[in-house]
Amino acid sequence: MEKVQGEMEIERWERSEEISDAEKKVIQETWSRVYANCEDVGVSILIRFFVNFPSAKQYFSQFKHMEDPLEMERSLQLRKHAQRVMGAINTVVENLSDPEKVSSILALVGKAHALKHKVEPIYFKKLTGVMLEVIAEEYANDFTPEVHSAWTKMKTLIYTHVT
Ligand code: HEM
Repeated sequence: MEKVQGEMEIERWERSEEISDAEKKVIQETWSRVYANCEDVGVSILIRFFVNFPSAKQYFSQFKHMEDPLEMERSLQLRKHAQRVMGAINTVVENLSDPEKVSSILALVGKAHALKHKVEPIYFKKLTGVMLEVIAEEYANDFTPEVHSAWTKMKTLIYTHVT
């Protein structure tokens, strides 16, 4: 059957966002370096996220009133969430060759955040944007344009599946 214009646009978009096998390898290689330092990187990502988007703190009872990044850094609730975010992304990276598993992990995260924590979906886009920014800065030597492009697809994959 003939495809209508809209369907072709969606297909083209999905193809352009597809992560190739070579890109998956690139993501897994950079991630193994990031994850070796997961506590510090996770906390840096979350602190920058809450400093740049203070309204995102509203969901966290123990630090919603904190302004000082040094105080945030000591918050156990923030550190625990950093660990959980990094752990979930690690499971996604480990399973990149299994799209169904990736979808189900991220759908579970999305469901819990929407139903239990009542998080607005836009914050996932902002958080994954900050994640890419922080790891591209901290691992600047590894971030060639190819690595950057693979990670941009990874970022899109995370927030589109979660939301
Ligand atoms: C890729 C992004 C994220 C991942 C992988 C992630 C992962 C997790 C995980 C695994 C948990 C623990 C299980 C649960 O209670 O559901 C959790 C809890 C939570 N998340 Fe996230 N999260 C992400 C983004 C966000 C964002 C953007 C917000 C809000 C701005 C948020 C707010 C919360 C809250 C309020 C909790 C409960 C915290 C607590 O009980 O101390 N998460 N997250």
